[in-house]
Amino acid sequence: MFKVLVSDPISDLGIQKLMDADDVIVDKKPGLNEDELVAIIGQYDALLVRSQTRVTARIMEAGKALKVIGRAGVGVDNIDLEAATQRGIIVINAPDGNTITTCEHTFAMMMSVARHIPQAYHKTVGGEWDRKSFVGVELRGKTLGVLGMGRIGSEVAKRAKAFGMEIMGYDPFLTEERAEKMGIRLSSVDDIVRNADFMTVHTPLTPETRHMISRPQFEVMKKGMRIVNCARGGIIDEHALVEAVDQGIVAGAAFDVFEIEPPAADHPFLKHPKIIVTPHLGASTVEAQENVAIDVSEQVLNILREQPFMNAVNMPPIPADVLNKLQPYFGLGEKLGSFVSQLIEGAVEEITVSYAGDLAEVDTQPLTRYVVRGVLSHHLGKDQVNVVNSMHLAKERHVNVVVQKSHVARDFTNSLTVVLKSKTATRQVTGTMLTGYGPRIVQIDRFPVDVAPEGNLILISHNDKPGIIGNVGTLLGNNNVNIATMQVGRELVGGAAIMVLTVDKGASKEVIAELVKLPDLNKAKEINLL
Ligand SMILES: NC(=O)C1=CN([C@@H]2O[C@H](COP(=O)(O)OP(=O)(O)OC[C@H]3O[C@@H](n4cnc5c(N)ncnc54)[C@H](O)[C@@H]3O)[C@@H](O)[C@H]2O)C=CC1
Ligand SMILES: O=C(O)CCC(=O)C(=O)O
Repeated sequence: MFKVLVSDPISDLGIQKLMDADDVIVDKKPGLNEDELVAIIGQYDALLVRSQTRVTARIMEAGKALKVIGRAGVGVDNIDLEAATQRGIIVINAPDGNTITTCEHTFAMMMSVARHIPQAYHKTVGGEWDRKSFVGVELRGKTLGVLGMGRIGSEVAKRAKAFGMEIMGYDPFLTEERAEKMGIRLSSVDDIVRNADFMTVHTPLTPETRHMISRPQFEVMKKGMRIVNCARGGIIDEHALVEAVDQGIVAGAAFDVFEIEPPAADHPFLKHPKIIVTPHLGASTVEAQENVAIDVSEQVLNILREQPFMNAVNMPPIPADVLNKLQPYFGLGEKLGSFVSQLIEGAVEEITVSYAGDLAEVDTQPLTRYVVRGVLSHHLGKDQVNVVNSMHLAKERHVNVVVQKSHVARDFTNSLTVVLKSKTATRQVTGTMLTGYGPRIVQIDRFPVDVAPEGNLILISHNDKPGIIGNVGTLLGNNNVNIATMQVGRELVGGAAIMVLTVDKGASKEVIAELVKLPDLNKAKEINLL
């Protein structure tokens, strides 16, 4: 008999399948704290949560029989994925079940902010009949900027068209063809900020999306924009937003999510007349809660019964013989994917992974999944992409994955090359495991190098002229950026060259912009492989 603990309020209808199963006992105990969970988790094979329960490493450590954690929803930021993976606990989510509900909440918020519904309601029930203060705007004919064109963003764009809105969309995986098919204008963040009348964000919260809308964006923003966030707190800088509303740049904002939830009682959004809020209600409909609970219950049952399952967000077991051969390359593969995804410009359309030498002799599928994870996680977030779902996510985003093998490696006993293609560019990087040195990047595009794939790197392309290295060193030194290692690669003396620097701490955008102004320096890019 399997025992399943449900530790958050989850729809009864949704978990009916589990409750009806002859081989399962379900205990519903919502609201337990960490200590209480640690005390009882040892007797359970599965744990079902929504977003309230924080599933910590301590809880997993005590969950000796725990095989699966099911998250009835999308974001798994309340579960320590690393700890789950280390303990071989499968984490599954329900990525599709609340898409429409959250999209509809986005419209509820957009229309409320356009027509001042909450503010007008308050006055009316307070006995005031005030029709002058609440003149709104129509959605028809307005431009909506959508940042993040995944499941929810795409549904928002579809429905906004029915309101007669023009749609500008940005997503690192959105190609010109797909945008055209969807009838939206593929745009940059800057385009959207300068031109949209309404803007809504639908990205995960990643290091790249944190504060993607902040002071620099508000400074150039179209005056009178209305902004909605039903994704994750922190994508829009809350303090900068309040300033922008007070300065009249932003006409109104509607937030379902906060950087810290619940927000403190003195949070500036809570008393601002032009900012409306809901307490993370995006997924809170009867239908969505049933859908996500049904999806997650089905997968939990499959896992307990050792049947095929979907939507795992962490690592599945890999056969021991394959694991032994490939394990040393997993980290390298993921880093190479991440490295080249930070170089490419434009939406990635194809990932080619080429294995040469010894590596070509084994089943490299698990390793390819790591490479694809590295490529995708830079934009989708590390907690969303793992080796179970990386190939599926690539397919979903129309990114073609090609694998090539050659039993002969030119300069090394084995090597791994990752090539990314977008409409406008092709970039590649090759890595190997050097005996005694570990993982190394040995080629970037056509330039041979020898770089450890770790930490903060700066990649510079320049002309092979005397004095460049000194200029770069001086500029970084003056800005307190300490260079740990430096590698220069060139094809021909005096021709095009690249320089790869490992720096102790990341250089600011301003420092990178200063580097590009140096004579004979063509491009500089910061690459984060932490
Ligand atoms: N308020 C609520 O209750 C709910 C919130 N959510 C949140 O909504 C967000 C979107 O969810 P889904 O659409 O299901 O996820 P998704 O994974 O289908 O879509 C996210 C999209 O954001 C894109 N993206 C990543 N970095 C970007 C960047 N820098 N600029 C622009 N786009 C970028 C990705 O390429 C991806 O296409 C997630 O944060 C999720 O946790 C989801 C459900 C309910
Ligand atoms: O369970 C909830 O209500 C939170 C939903 C959410 O934010 C998500 O699925 O990412």
